[in-house]
Amino acid sequence: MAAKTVLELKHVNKVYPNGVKGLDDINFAVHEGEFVAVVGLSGAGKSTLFNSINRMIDVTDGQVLVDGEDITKVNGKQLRRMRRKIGMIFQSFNLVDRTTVQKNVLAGRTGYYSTWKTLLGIYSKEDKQQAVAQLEKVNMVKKLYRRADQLSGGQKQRVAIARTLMQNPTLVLADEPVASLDPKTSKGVMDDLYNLKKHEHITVLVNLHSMELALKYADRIIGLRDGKLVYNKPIAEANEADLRDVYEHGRDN
Ligand SMILES: Nc1ncnc2c1ncn2[C@@H]1O[C@H](COP(=O)(O)OP(=O)(O)OP(=O)(O)O)[C@@H](O)[C@H]1O
Repeated sequence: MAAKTVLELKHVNKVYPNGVKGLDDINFAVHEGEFVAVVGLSGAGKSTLFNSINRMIDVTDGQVLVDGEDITKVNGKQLRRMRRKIGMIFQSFNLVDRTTVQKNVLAGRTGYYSTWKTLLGIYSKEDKQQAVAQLEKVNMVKKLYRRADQLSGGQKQRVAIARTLMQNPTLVLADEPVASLDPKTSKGVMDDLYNLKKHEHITVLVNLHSMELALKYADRIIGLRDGKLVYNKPIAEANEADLRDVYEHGRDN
């Protein structure tokens, strides 16, 4: 049986108000449980792509189908419901520094609670148990009551992964997740991200600057250049000459 399509972009264009084409007729599909690396020079359109998928920005035209539903067409409650399916991991971790690991992880459930419960920090016993279970997966349960600002970069990113798991996502978008980490810590975080695919069967799209990491972890590599999709191949077919081409002749930023 063919794997389910979790994400599909059809003729997606994003033209910024200044006329720059952030995305230029992008078409591709990602299947359940795939680990896809998105590569390209600075300015190629990687962030624009990620921001279009979770609707942080509105595309100019085209369809962005998440689990078959077009996220560009929904608003309000429906958009919140769709966003719950999409976990986000950022280069800067986006934790609340002055609060505990436990509270940061529980914040992953925010999309499931009413605003007042979130504001008061009222979480169910089940969710507290869940938080511990997710932290176990990234080997961080010992730091449950530690303040986030006392953690190293790698530990922060692991907590961010646990927070994302609380959402029960089908798709995780990791936007340069290891760009501010040293090589050894990067490997640990990449292993944790890879485990989302391996053990949780979550589809992962990761924007990477390092071609070495892309080749090591990805099932498939997508390459962008000047807002265009110029590369889309399974890792077994990836060859150095094609990949080098992705990095050549980009627009000046
Ligand atoms: N808000 C904006 N207004 C105008 N142009 C923008 C805006 N955001 C991005 N761009 C332009 O769109 C193009 C794609 O940018 P984007 O940030 O998506 O690239 P990127 O591949 O993520 O780069 P980086 O690796 O440096 O983050 C670039 O030419 C950029 O200057």
